[in-house]
Amino acid sequence: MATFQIEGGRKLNGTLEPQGAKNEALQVICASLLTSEKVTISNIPEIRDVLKLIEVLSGLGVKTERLSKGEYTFLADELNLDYLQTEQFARQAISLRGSIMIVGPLLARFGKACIPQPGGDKIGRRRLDTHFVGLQNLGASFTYDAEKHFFNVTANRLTGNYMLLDEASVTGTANILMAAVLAKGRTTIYNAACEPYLQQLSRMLVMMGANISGIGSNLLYIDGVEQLRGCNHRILPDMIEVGSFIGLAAMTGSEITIPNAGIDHLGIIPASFKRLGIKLELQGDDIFIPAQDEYEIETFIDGSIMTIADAPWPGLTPDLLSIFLVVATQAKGSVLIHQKMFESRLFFVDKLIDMGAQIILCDPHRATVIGLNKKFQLRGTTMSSPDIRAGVALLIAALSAQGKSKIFNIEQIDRGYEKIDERLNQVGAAITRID
Ligand SMILES: CC(=O)N[C@H]1[C@@H](OP(=O)(O)OP(=O)(O)OC[C@H]2O[C@@H](n3ccc(=O)[nH]c3=O)[C@H](O)[C@@H]2O)O[C@H](CO)[C@@H](O)[C@@H]1O
Ligand SMILES: C=C(OP(=O)(O)O)C(=O)O
Repeated sequence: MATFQIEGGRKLNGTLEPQGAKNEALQVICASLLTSEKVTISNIPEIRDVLKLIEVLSGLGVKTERLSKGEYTFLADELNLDYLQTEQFARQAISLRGSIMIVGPLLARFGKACIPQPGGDKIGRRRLDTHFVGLQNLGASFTYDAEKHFFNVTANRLTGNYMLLDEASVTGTANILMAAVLAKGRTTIYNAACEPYLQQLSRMLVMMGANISGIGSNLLYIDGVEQLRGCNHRILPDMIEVGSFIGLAAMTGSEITIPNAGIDHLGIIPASFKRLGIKLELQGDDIFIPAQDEYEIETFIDGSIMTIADAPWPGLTPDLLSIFLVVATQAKGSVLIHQKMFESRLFFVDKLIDMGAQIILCDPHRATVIGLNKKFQLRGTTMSSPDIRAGVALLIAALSAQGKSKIFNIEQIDRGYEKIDERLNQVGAAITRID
């Protein structure tokens, strides 16, 4: 288990460029399975989850070439589907949530797919009903092997259909969409997730020859085609990393510029930070965060306590709530953080309370934060990273704290943030990685 040792209390200064988006990378790399032609993808973040997914594809026989940092080609002309029956596949696929998105493309192109219950963060129940009910709606037969925890789907030829998803699942929508592009006839997906990375996936599929309309909305129409061709695709900046850097700057009172932040694709993220009183200047596609000695949380118009809550896009992404929570601990004022989507994502607040933060965990979904207004610095401590975003929230807390901290299990952070220690050290942080 690798560890970060952090010397807290330093002000940072400089430029932090966001990496390519993890969750888009996982979708579009899976989409390369839909064609026998070469697909080139750039701005791929070289993080644990993405590299593991590339290993899964290589195991399946996809010819993968790294042209330069973050730029890869994928050629899925000859696949070995027997690999799906191997122990190695089960081990690899289980280690990340994103592997679930090989199912739609494999089913559409080869008529069968299987996947073990995928892993990812331990942040609550992560059901897959939306995925498999959607694929069944396209005519697939589905079985679940409860002993091996394996999901299996088969189909001769998928057929378009109307479906109303039971929830706007991000990876579920991606899977159904990737299956529908090669189905016979028209598929209509209502209550589709429509976050920017799904819009990117849709645009990539259109470039490959798919017929999709309604992109960016929750009502997608897909007219199936016989086959798809290769394409070139560039991944957007990672909005969760952009949000993490904004939180880091505010909490440590640092002056940070985030160049090429993909501002047009951030939705209500900047406005939500502004509601915590954090100053942001949007300069072209760059975000400038000035050094701030204090930031004051707004109240609602009627004077009641602010709530920051997640919701499906264009609502606030759940992946940033841990960052909002940690930043609020040093704000002036109080806020209710309401994590509606996941049920075990707020338990890391215990560690922040140990560090001196004033937080009441009301229930697994809600925490009230009473900001310290930078009157007291948090105290450094020893902790373990429970999931990718809580891990980064704890890293931000440690960087702002007085004294030394240790964070164990930083593999969780490495899942989604590329060389975060090296990049933060370049702007003045003091983080040592101990492998
Ligand atoms: C690899 C990947 O892309 N992972 C992202 C993806 O996961 P993933 O696609 O697994 O997440 P889903 O969108 O399926 O659902 C996330 C959670 O939200 C709940 N839910 C979902 C939709 C809804 O309308 N109501 C509702 O309550 C689900 O029951 C589940 O507990 O989307 C999540 C939600 O943005 C993000 O946290 C993950 O980082
Ligand atoms: C929950 C996340 O990831 P995953 O879905 O891959 O577990 C995340 O990126 O915050």
